[in-house]
Amino acid sequence: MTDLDTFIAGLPKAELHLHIEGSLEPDLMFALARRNGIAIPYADVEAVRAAYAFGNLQDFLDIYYAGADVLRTRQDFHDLAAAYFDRAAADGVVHAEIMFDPQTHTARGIPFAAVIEGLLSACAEAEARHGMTSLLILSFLRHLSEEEAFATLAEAEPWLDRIAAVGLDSSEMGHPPEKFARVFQAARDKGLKLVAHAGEEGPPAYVYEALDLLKVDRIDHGNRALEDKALVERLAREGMTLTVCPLSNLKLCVIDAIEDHPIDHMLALGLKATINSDDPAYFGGYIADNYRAVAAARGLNRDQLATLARNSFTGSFLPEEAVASNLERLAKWLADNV
Ligand code: HPA
Ligand SMILES: [Zn+2]
Repeated sequence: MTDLDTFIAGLPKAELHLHIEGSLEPDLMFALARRNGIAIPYADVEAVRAAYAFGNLQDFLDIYYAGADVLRTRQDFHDLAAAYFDRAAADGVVHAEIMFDPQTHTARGIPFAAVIEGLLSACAEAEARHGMTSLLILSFLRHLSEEEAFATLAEAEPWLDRIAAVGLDSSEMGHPPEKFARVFQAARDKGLKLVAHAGEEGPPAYVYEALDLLKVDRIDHGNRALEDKALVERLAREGMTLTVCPLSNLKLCVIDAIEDHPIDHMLALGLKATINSDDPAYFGGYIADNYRAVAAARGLNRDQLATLARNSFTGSFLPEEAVASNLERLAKWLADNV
């Protein structure tokens, strides 16, 4: 029998909640700053890491948007994503659905084309190097206006056949899903899948809005849904995937201690929870670190870990046949490794 760490790293899994800008490691931040001739307000990598102490989501977002300033060229976006794919492959990820925030870049004068072409070339390379499949999710910044979200969707038009879904991220409180109902409807009319961050800091009402007004296919986070019994029952009944991010929850003070993480309660309540890394460079770990952290803190067994991996495939936006072949691959791997 393999030890639990080896089991977790080898377990075939999909990552469904990953912000590519949040995978910018401090050493790459320095390398890109040097390459692009940009001054950054940190003396060294240790100073960057020391700055990553967050009291809430907004503390993190301020530092995360500042860090993204070193990303300027198509090559930078390629290198960022290539580094993520290498790390993810080592963690047993066979499929990744990657969010990117175009507005963080276009607002600084970076062409949309540079962002997406750099990411797409890294996606193709990940398939060739690691046999890893991937999809892109264009995420709107919810602190910006509906009009700006519509402009971003229009800018994405030439690449819509290479974008799987739209998402909604950034400052949750005060920016309810309702604000984006029309742009989500427009994205749905274009055949895109829909996801939204809801119930990370925001109340259960925001989760209801994501379901009823945005008509999302997945909820990103969803922790605060647990405060509402009827909502939990509905999410379970509808088989709604929740993309849960344990180390993010800890770093952003959604929970006080990893021992308090509700992942096993979510499974026991029949919720289709998955484990993801969110912004791994900022939150202290990639996807296998997230699995390991809750496995240790909550005493998860191999069946629970396998369920989480299974949920990651059935909750993905892959075509049915690809979901089926990933489930088969997982079943075979489990037969050899339990
Ligand atoms: O966890 C998050 N929440 C909201 N917005 C984000 N943008 C990157 N990560 C996050
Ligand atoms: Zn997120």
